[in-house]
Amino acid sequence: HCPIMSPVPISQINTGHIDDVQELRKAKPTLVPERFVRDATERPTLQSANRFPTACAVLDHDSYEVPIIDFSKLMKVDEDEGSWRAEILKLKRACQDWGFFQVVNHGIDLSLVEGIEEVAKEFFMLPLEEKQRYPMVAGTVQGYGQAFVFSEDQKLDWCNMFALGVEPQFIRNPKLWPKNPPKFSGTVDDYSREVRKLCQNLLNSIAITLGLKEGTFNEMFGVGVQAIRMNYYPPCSRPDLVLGLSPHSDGSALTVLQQGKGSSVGLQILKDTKWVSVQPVPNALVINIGDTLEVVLTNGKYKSVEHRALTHKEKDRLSIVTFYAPSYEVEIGPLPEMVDEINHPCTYRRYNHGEYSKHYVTSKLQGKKTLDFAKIIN
Ligand SMILES: O=C(O)CCC(=O)C(=O)O
Ligand SMILES: [Fe+2]
Repeated sequence: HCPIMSPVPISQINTGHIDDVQELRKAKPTLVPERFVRDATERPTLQSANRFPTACAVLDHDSYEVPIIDFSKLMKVDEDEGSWRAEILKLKRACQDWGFFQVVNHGIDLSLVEGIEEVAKEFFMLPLEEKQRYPMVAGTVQGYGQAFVFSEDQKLDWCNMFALGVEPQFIRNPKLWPKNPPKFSGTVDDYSREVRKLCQNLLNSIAITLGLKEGTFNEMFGVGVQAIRMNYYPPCSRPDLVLGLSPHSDGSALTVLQQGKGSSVGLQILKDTKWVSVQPVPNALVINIGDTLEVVLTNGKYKSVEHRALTHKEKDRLSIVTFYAPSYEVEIGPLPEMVDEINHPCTYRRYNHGEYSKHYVTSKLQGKKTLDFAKIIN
C-alpha cells in the first residue's frame, strides 16, 4: 500500500467548499472569508507561541539568524581537513540548536534552480480550469489544491499547492504530471535528481556529526521516497489574520526548501518559544530536519522543528519543497548508538516508515502532534 497515493478512503471526508486563493484574490481582493481567519491564539501578530511559557522572551530573537552552511566545504574532506572539520562542527550545532539551516554552494546548477521556479510560477499562473485537470482529491496529497484538509470546520491556509510523488517510480501518478508548461516534467525530474544527491550527501555529513559511519542513514533508507510540493501564496489583504501554511513539522527525514526569488519573507520557525523569520539568502537552499530523523536516527538528539508560513499584503510568494524519507518498508526506530539507558533512554518506538507516512498524511497540520505516533509515553 502506498501512503502517498490514496491515504484515506475518500468517502469519509467532507471538506466543504475550498476556495482557490488565487481566484479569491482576483475576484475579491479585500475579502478574507471566515474559514481563513485564524483564532486569536494562532494569528501571526502574536509574537510567541501561546502554548509555551515565555521564559525565553527576554532573548532578542529578532537578531537570530538561521545558520548558514557552506556545502562545498563539507565535500572537501581530503583537500582541506581543517575547514572540513570546522564546517562539520557548524553543521552539528545547526542540527542541535536549530534543526534548520541554509546551504550555500550546494552545487545545484543555477539554471535548474531558476528553471524549477519558472515552471512552478508558470503552472500556478495557468487558468484554474487547466490546473484543476490535476486535482488533489480530498484525503490525498498529490495534485493541485489544498492538502491536509479533512473536515468542514477546519481553518484553511492562504495557499495553493501542487504536489507530486517523484521517487521511487511506483509512487508517481502520471496523470498528475502536467503537459503544460511543456518543460515542467523534465525540469522537475532534473531538479529532483540533483536535490536527491544533495540530501544523500547531507545525510552522510549529518551521520558524521553524530559520530556514526558516513553511510549509516543512506544504507538504512534504501531507495528513499522523494516528493515535491510547490506552494504559492498570493498576497492577502489581511496578513495579520491568516496563515499561509499552518504550523507543522515535516514527516520527512530531510526537507529542502527553495524560496522563490523576489518572494516576500514568509517562512518562520519556532525557536525557543518564539517565531523567527528565515531571511532568504540568494541562491541558498533551506534545509530542515524532519520527524523521521528525530526519531529514527537520533533518539531525539536532533529535533524536527515546527515551522509555518505567513502571507504579505502586496507581495506573493513561492516555495518549492522537496521531502526526502526512507523507503516505506524500512523499519524505523532509534539507532542503538543513540540510546543509553541512563542518559538517553529510548523515547521512541520502532515502526514501519510507510505506517508513519500514512499517519502523517491523514492528519491535519498541527505542530508536532503527528510525532506522538512514535513516542513512548511513560
Ligand atoms: O513555504 C514555506 O516556506 C514553508 C513550506 C513548508 O513548510 C512545507 O511545504 O512543508
Ligand atoms: Fe514544512
